[in-house]
Amino acid sequence: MLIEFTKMQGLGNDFIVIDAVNQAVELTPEQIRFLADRHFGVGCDQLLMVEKPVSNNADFKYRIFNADGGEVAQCGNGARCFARFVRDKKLSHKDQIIVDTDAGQLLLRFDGEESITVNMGVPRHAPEQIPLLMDAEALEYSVALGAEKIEFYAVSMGNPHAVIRVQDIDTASLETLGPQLESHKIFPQRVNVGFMQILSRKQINLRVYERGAAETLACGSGACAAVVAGIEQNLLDNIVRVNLPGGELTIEWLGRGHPVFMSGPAVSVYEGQIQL
Ligand SMILES: N[C@@H](CCC[C@H](N)C(=O)O)C(=O)O
Repeated sequence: MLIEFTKMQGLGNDFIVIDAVNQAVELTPEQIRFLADRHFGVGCDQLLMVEKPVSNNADFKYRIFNADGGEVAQCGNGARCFARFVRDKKLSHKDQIIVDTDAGQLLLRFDGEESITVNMGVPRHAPEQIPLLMDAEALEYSVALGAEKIEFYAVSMGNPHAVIRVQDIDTASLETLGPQLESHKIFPQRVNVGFMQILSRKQINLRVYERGAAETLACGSGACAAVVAGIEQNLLDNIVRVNLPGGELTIEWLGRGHPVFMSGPAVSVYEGQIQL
């Protein structure tokens, strides 16, 4: 099977995007792992599929696969790239696009040529919605990782996130704590782990160890989760600039019951074809 794809990136979080509306494509986890491999394949953090919608009011279905081949329900940077892709490929001329995902619908909006805003939906806090094996909802949970006791905030942005507050993201133990918490038994579907340094009420630094992809240069849903954590803990205002290793996002949240809005860029890098 010869597949046409576009290589894209949002703040260095990189994607292989495939038009599965005009190409018949069905990939196995093994094929996805091969495509995502940076040495033997194309290389990406996530592979995104553009499919026909399942709901009457939606324009497309948005499917997301991590580099480890697992399918997941949310990817914020990917959502902006998805919007750029369907516009560049002339699959849609709309300024606002509704996409079906396994976690509900997302609204993607062009703010001009440079920036795209995604309505990322309403964050979910109940442990069973994350899912997190804790008896009661809390603003901070704690867990022992080896000899260390870690405090973290947990939320679902359509995918599970844990957020750890640190003094300095450059010296945070992401390489050891990230994989340990990602696969800890209290997270039955594993978890994305964010390390957040609060700079002021309007600005944070963030690094994310992603489930199924290890550390990426940026994680859009992770940025939303970190800002939600900071607002809930009364440390951040409603509009926050998030500095990630690959660039900046703006996140806006008015509090419980409201959706989170994420704004940032999305870039096409090149077009390719690959034989599978
Ligand atoms: N990079 C993404 C998140 C991709 C999915 C995540 N690794 C998961 O397993 O939930 C983003 O920008 O949100």
